[in-house]
Amino acid sequence: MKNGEHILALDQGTTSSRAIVFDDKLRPIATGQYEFTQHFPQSGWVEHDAQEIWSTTRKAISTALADADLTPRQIAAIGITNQRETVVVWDRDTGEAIHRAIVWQDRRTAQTTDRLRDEGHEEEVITRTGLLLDPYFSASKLAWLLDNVEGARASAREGRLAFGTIDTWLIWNLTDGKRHVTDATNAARTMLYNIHEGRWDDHMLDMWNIPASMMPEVMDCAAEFGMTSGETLGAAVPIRGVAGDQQAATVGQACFEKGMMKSTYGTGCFALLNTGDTAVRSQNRLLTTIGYQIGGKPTYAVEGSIFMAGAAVQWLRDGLGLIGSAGQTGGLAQDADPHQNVYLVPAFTGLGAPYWDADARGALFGMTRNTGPKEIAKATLESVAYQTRDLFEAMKKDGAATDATVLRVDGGMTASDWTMQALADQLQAPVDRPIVRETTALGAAYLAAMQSDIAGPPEDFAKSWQRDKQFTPQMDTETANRKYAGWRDAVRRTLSTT
Ligand SMILES: Nc1ncnc2c1ncn2[C@@H]1O[C@H](COP(=O)(O)OP(=O)(O)O)[C@@H](O)[C@H]1O
Ligand SMILES: O=P(O)(O)OC[C@H](O)CO
Repeated sequence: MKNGEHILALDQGTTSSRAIVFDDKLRPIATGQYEFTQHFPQSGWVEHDAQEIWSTTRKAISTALADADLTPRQIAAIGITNQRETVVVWDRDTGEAIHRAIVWQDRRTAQTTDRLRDEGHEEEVITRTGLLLDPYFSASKLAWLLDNVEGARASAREGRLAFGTIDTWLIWNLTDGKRHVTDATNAARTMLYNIHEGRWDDHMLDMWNIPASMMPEVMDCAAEFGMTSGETLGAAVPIRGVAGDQQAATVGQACFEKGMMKSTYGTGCFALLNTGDTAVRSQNRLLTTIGYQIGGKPTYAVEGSIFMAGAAVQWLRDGLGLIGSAGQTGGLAQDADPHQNVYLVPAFTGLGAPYWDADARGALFGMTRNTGPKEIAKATLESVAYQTRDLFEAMKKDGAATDATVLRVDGGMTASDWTMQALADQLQAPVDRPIVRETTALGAAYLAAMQSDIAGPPEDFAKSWQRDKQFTPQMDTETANRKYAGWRDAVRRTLSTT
């Protein structure tokens, strides 16, 4: 990158809004981060206040710039990455959201997606969008808002309402309502976008009864998304990179070649495997999605989405009070009785890939009188390894992953060496942890830097990826398989259909 240039990355996640300043070597030098309110109006419902998302983002920007001792004028470009699928609908005239945002975790539309599946609509959903009929994606949430907010359908028909995922909402606000745009990776998570034809899908819009006039323009991940206004940022700065957070992590991990795979361990876990210019249709309930789109050319990926990873560790801390901090789990697991086979299936909000069982609920199996906090901590960390193996096995069956696949990991939970070792043991494959673990923000920053011609092409960026540590399997295959068979049995007993 050119000397002295800075990029501002906005990482708008499920629990906090962050802004990170990167220097001319794409090193993070300053951060601002603010948590915001999680609203749970009913069991299974999760909402965010769109205005609070915007205000915490603004505060995070101010903090990061002050920390870096920079003014907005000294920022060459902005990259945005965001929690995906979450839906905001707002009035184009006032810029006000008509309802709180419905978050990706929200299951209120499960009956609708179940009904459509029963009526035989899943095949067309898979064929056109690469997704499955699950409440996780945006379409059913958007339809719910139009059906349940008074007057929304009429306003939508009259062209007065705009829909957006969080990237779109932030860009609308940053540009003072001048731009209504998104990128291909975020569009690919809505269930309204045809990932093969690269456009909003009329048939899907009809199926959900959504007027096309609500939809944003879809752009590449590295593109001219608009200029911030003096009002919002105090200077005109171009927004030049946008990707959903898991796709941005794929870019930040430099998984640019077919067969490369990353897995991000935060609240949940999301594994993406690059399948090049082929949209591989999974036969094993994985998703087909757009990994990134550069120069008008989509690069596809298969994705496995797990809803509970680090969140299960949070449950040990906040729900059970077994630990004071997440970092204690590794030591406990290390000291656990090796002869006990305790399994935790963390289906607290149902199970994601490859089971997609919204009604499954969590369970602990195999406890004895000797089972204590150590064994439960171990089972919690191991559940992350087993769930990743579920995805890995599905990817292998689909022919997307092979025995030679190396997994690149990132996210808060990768701080746990114990978990990373358990992961390598279960996958019977190497696990690579990079030095820079802020890969989501890094991916967005790189896209903006590339579009600004201040960073080189992906091949150059890939050379800068540096490994911190490689974890290689220490467990023999037979033991790993025996333990995994126990996990499969535990999952089977947890599914709502058994
Ligand atoms: N040393 C650790 N061992 C186990 N889990 C950890 C450790 N450090 C952090 N975590 C877990 O990682 C998660 C935080 O990761 P992060 O990437 O910040 O998540 P998100 O972006 O989804 O909020 C938390 O759920 C926490 O429980
Ligand atoms: O905000 P995160 O990091 O929990 O990521 C959420 C995912 O994008 C949901 O698909």
